[in-house]
Amino acid sequence: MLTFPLSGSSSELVLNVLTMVLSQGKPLDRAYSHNFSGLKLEPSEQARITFVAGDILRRLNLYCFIVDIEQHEFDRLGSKLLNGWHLFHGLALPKMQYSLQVDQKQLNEKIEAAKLIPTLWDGCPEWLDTLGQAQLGDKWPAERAALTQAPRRFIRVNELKTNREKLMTSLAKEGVDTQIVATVDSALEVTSDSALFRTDSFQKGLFEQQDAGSQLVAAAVDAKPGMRVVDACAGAGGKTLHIAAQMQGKGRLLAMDIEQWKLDNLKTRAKRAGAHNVETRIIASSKTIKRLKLTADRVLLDVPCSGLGVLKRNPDSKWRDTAERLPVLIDLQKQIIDSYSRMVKVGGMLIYATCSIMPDENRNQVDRFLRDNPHFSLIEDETILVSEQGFDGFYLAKMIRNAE
Ligand SMILES: C[S@@+](CC[C@H](N)C(=O)[O-])C[C@H]1O[C@@H](n2cnc3c(N)ncnc32)[C@H](O)[C@@H]1O
Repeated sequence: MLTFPLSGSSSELVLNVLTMVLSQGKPLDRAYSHNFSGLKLEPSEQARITFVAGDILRRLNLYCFIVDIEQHEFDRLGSKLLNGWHLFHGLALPKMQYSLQVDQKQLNEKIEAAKLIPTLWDGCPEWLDTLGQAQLGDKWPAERAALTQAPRRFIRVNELKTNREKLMTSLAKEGVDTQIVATVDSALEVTSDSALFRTDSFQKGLFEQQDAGSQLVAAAVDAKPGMRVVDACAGAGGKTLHIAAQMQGKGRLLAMDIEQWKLDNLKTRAKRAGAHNVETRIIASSKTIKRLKLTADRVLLDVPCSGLGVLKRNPDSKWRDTAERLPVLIDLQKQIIDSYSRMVKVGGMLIYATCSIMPDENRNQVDRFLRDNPHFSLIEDETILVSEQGFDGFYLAKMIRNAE
């Protein structure tokens, strides 16, 4: 949270980032990299900018409501919204070159009115509220409220190179404060506004930035040295690298995806991490999967999903997405689990995971798979709810293949 207002130049940056997201439809991370590139921002100032932009997007409809503007008017009236944001949080107004003023009395009346509308107070678009209610029932209001919070920063210690205590010490020497996350063995929470990627510890591959919930997913794979493991939707390898550390560099770890650029990115990260047993393979057709039939001790399917568990981090997506995307994703997840589960050998484990908290993408998908594939049985599953541990929301299910 801010204790003093943004400077004029930081306010301009927030407005530029939000205009790219809201008026040009760009993803938030791309808007940040575009606007920050070439600037020598102090890490603490960059943290303040990302906090404000992120918070505005997490509760965009609320902030628009209290200053009486429509979302599509942001490129013209953004300065009014930013002024309203400062007043809402009890801060003085930022000194912007041109800005539209807000009537404090009207703003206070609007805030009182908004407090009576929970969905508005929690920055929730209507489609998402309807979906959340239908999927999670009584649990939804707590999740909806938790998704308004700023994401915490977590890193995963790379056990191929160091351990948590040593990493804490080296980071402290570089001015990065961290604390142990008691419930996740591999995780540290970063408690200072430091620029992590500029540290020597990062360049040496001692850690990766990874949410603690995501670390619980890779931990569930429980890969052992010498095993044959497939991470079939590996992307840029967040979980692959964690699995490589579990395997202590021994055995075969195959990282697959349909996007070559992600696998290229993964190779760079694997090199930095010293994860030498990672092999990448593009999925060019169903033959790529068929060739691996009944071969793997572990298959991780971290499938494409709605991302509704990670909205704290990616709040822009809830203003772009609609409920119509969900059935399409559920169908894709069904195709992936039905086809890719063939790679698991008898006695091997299939781990299905999403970064969603919605049962239709999670337990309902797994139940349907188990009904259609009786040679698999469920070991356990877990939904990591955003409101419970303060991590991002994830789901994971561990299944075993009992027969061909
Ligand atoms: C949730 S992301 C994976 C994130 C990654 N496991 C990590 O921890 O960083 C899902 C990935 O599935 C990939 N994907 C989409 N369709 C696929 C398919 N049919 N087969 C394999 N991967 C697919 C996407 O390119 C994306 O990288």
